[in-house]
Amino acid sequence: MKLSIKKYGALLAKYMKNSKLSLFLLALILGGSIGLQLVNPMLISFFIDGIGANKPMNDLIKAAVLFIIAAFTQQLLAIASTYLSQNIGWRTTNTLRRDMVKHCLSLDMNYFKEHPSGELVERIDGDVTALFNFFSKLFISFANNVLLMVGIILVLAFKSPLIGLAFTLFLVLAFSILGRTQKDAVDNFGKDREITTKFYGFLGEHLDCTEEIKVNGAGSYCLERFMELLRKWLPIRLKAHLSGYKIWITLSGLFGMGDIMIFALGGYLWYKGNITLGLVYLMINYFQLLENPLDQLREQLMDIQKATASIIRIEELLKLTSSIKDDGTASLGEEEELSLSFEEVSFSYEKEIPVLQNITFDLGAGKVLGILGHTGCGKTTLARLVVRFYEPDSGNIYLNGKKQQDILLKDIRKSIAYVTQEVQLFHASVRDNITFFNPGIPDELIISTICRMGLKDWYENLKEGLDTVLVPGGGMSSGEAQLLTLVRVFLRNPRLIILDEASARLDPVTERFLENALSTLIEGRACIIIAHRLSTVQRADNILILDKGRMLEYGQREELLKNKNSRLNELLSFGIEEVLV
Ligand SMILES: Nc1ncnc2c1ncn2[C@@H]1O[C@H](COP(=O)(O)OP(=O)(O)OP(=O)(O)O)[C@@H](O)[C@H]1O
Repeated sequence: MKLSIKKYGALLAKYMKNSKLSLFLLALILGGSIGLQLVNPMLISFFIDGIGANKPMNDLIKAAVLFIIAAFTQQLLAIASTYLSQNIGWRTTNTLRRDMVKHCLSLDMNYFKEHPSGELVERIDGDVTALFNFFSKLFISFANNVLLMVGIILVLAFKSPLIGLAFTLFLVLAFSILGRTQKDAVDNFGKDREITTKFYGFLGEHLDCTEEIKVNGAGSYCLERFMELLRKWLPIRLKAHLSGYKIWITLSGLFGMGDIMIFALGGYLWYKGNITLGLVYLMINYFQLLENPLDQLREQLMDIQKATASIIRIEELLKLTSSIKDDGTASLGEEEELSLSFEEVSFSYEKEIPVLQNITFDLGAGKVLGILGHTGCGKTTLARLVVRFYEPDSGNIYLNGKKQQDILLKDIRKSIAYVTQEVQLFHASVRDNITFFNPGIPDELIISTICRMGLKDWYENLKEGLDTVLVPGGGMSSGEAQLLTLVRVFLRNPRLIILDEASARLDPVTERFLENALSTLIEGRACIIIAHRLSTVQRADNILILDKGRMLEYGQREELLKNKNSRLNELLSFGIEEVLV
């Protein structure tokens, strides 16, 4: 798994362009910190040799004071570098997270069908988090650690070439041994990330279906699959962590051996009178100082490999494009009414399995089209085509006479409201649930719309009014939730409404509220209602009956009612709710 330096550079340049000053400061601070790490032991070495050589007290006190100042400054630099690197890391990864969420939202529905929500969370958060170190200070700190090592060797080689050579040999040996141990760890951590993604995919999918799982008593089966996944995960995780542990043991072993070497060499050279006691101290101190950058470099190499895997996955995701091209330029205007036409439209989700075939109809501005048909005949699919979640395989869809592909996608989505049967509530206040977090809608308008849509009693019982927090999947009856979606739509003020009527039977009072709300809502707007109720069919101007994706009957409702042999009359005589629900 490799990436070119150019790719790393491009990513860093893109996401760090707003952090140039912070990066520059961080590089300075880390450089300063390296200098101090090298200087401090030299001061102590000077102090030790100074005592031995009976240097004036003044010089020794100066060295001691300098040591204290340097140590204090080092702590301040450590705080500043932590602050800066955290800041850079969070800012850049948050920008990347935002870009990924934005990109995912632009993808077509097929993508969401194929990727469970948990997997997306892991992609957007897990992979991006793995890049935190990469962005925060990886390359600067990497360069600094190399510099620190080179600095140590140069200072020692200057004082004694033999000691410089011994340190260099030790580092070469350490890197080659660690490199081998590391490879194992990277492979094992890669496998661990893969199964982690799978686990979160599983979790997200099953949490979404908690109600169905409980109702159908499938809890134990799901738990068994959950345990199976955990059982697979355990050895992989253990292996990954053991290989991390192996690196730690190797490193400790290397430094244990190194310590022996340094003590022996230092003792021998001092005994022979080749070096001073201060230099022996410097050797020992520098050797201990090496452990940190060596360990950090090892970790950083591993971080680069982990980051590489994440960058590749992120790139793959960002490369995906929506099959729905948003390159239209025509506008739908702000005020015009909206009309819709289907012209010989055919569509299939999967090749060779047609879902809609040759659908043709017109929906004039301000008119209501009722769509009827058995389950699975393609009603929802037709609605999805209107809002351009999918593209027809053949035929054309027109809005106000303009081809759908030529119109700006944002205009389509703004002008059309699609109310599905499933009411989704956010864990948020009533206000946010209604406005979709748009702070520009005044409370008075929200409250008056709530009352207008028949939810006055419900609203008056809310303890904290619009600030009351709703919980997804609870706190509202299905009738109330449906009315709430109508409030949402009314406030959006769309020009075409598609309403997939809930097939669940509502009590007569709620049904009457819903009827009234609907009348208010659709007044003056074009409307497609996937009808499940007789009362809805009665308000339609035109009726389209689908059967296995084909048009079984289409025409003006009144004309169809006059025709005794029409399919509509047949449906009505059986009772539409009985036939379609
Ligand atoms: N995302 C999808 N991918 C593949 N096939 C799909 C998808 N959505 C629906 N289908 C299939 O397309 C056909 C039409 O489904 P659609 O949901 O449009 O029917 P419907 O008339 O709305 O049904 P219902 O009244 O039950 O909601 C069905 O055979 C269904 O299995």
